[in-house]
Amino acid sequence: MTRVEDARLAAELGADAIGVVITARSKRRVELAQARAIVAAMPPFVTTVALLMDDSAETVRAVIEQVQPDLLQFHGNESDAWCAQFGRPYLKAVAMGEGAAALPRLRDYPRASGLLLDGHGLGEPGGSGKAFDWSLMPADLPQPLLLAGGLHAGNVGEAIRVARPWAVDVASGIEASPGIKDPQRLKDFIAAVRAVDRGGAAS
Ligand SMILES: O=C(O)c1ccccc1N[C@@H]1O[C@H](COP(=O)(O)O)[C@@H](O)[C@H]1O
Repeated sequence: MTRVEDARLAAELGADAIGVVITARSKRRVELAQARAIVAAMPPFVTTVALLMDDSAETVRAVIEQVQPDLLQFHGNESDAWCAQFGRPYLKAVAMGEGAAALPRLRDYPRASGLLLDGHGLGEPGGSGKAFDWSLMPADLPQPLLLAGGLHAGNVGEAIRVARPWAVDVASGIEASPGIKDPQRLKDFIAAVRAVDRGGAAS
């Protein structure tokens, strides 16, 4: 999210979480003050996430202090120990672009609160709209697994049916342009997820 109004709409429609991108390696990057404004606008029980990618420990500390997100989400080559040093719950994104060869890396983050499997390649930033083979989603890991990469209203039901994730995460699939959410796409996406929750089309 780059705008308070988009984040509010997502919360009103029933999103469980919203994210702000801090890393400079993104076309969706927001300044810390704007990230704080978005996070502060969220009602209780909507989880706020700050996205980082190979940023400095100093930057992460500034995010914790100034943005005050509920969760950190790391997208780069950060190790489990590095992510855990801040004493905050964190999600680790794992690039699934290389397919099954990426699966061993999912075991490298025992301290992560959840793992986000994204469709991009190793070393590439996410938010690129690339999907991966959802059938690779493992069922034997201790943490919740989040599915990301190339999701949109037209495929998220099938993605959930195949991958059975704890949650789904979307960026470009609900946008009018990078960082600007399209209200109709957002509504359609959440409706498609809810249809699966109700045992609808994708069950
Ligand atoms: O969104 C970004 O710009 C971004 C930059 C660097 C790392 C990760 C990023 N986004 C994450 O990627 C997923 C999937 O994006 P998409 O739906 O395929 O466009 C997004 O939800 C973020 O978690």
